[in-house]
Amino acid sequence: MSNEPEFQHGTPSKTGVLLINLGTPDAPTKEALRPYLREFLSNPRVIEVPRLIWWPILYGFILPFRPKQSAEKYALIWTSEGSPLKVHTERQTALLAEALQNSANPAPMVEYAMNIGNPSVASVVNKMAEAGCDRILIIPLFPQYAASSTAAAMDAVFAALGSVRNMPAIRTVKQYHDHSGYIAALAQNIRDYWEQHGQPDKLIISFHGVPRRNLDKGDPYHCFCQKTGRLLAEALNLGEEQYQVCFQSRFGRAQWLQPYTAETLEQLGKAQTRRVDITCPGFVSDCLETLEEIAIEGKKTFTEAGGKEYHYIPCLNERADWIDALSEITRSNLQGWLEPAPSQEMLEQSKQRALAMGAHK
Ligand SMILES: C=CC1=C(C)c2cc3[nH]c(cc4nc(cc5[nH]c(cc1n2)c(C)c5CCC(=O)O)C(CCC(=O)O)=C4C)c(C)c3C=C
Ligand SMILES: [Fe+2]
Ligand SMILES: [Fe+2]
Repeated sequence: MSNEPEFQHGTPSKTGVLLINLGTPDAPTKEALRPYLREFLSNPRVIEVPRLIWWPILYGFILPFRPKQSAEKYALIWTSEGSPLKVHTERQTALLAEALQNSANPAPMVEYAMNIGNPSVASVVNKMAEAGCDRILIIPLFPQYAASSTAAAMDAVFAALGSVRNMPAIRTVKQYHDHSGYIAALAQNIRDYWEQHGQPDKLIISFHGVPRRNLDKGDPYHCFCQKTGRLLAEALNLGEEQYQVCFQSRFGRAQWLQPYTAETLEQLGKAQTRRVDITCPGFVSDCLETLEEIAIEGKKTFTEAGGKEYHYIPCLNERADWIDALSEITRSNLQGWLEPAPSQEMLEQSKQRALAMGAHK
């Protein structure tokens, strides 16, 4: 790292909090989608197929076609401020910084980074190290741990630290799929929606899928999604017939976690289900996967199969109860790092002692 500050005796510790989300293209165009998809789908945490088999598929069949198809989908959900995922992540970061304002003196530096695209994890980790953060708490914005999302984000942090000489202490939050504040916020979001729009016959709780073989190889993601779904249903007092956990966004031809959301919606439509509501607790921000795949495509699938009414319930986004939960998760993982900073006098004394003992400055 080129601008790393020189070590100074008597410098108080500075704490940083880094939120990491998946990432999104810079624009809803095929030119912006190509490098985004190339970076995403080149990550062995995401695609576990041997490289010799995967490269011809990626470069021969996916990158020539998918950027255009995906760009058309992004264009449907793009806002005047940019990609919804980025807009919500930015706002959540500002709200968390505000919530932590009085937690310590100085208040922690709160930043966000994207694992794919901008701002990159490397650029933000370097910025925090340059600003003097010698302790950084990493919080992936994925409540349910998966190797393809959470571990990939952690890999990016440690890769970035490879070029930092005075490496900060790092703490990581692995998961918060069963955190009481997170579950309560999810439940209240749904109750608020039902108060305004009435209740459905069935609530679909849809999570992003991963290949089925990841579960067989020991990835706990499936179990964490099931637990979030069950806790959410319990908080809403739903009986087993009133909800279903499903998995969306299947990519490629391999078997993914089941039941698939699209197939379930089709079956419910064919069964003439009057009304289905759908919620996506694995995404804390609305994004392509919720606004296009679930809100737009899902509705088409359900109604074309014969279903009557379909409601998509938005993600937690900037809800105050979610920001409170995120702040609670942050504070409990910062324990011991939020102690009052030593006084100027104490710092000066420690510096003078170091100088008297022959320190370099
Ligand atoms: C919530 C956690 C996520 C997991 C787990 C996850 C796994 C996973 N994803 C793909 C392939 C794609 N995902 C894409 C978009 C996307 N994925 C997540 C989250 C998880 N993915 C989010 C939040 C988004 C949306 C980003 C946005 O800009 O709004 C895409 C790109 C879009 C597209 O072309 O369809 C792909 C591709 C795999 C293969 C995978 C696990 C192995
Ligand atoms: Fe994904
Ligand atoms: Fe399981």
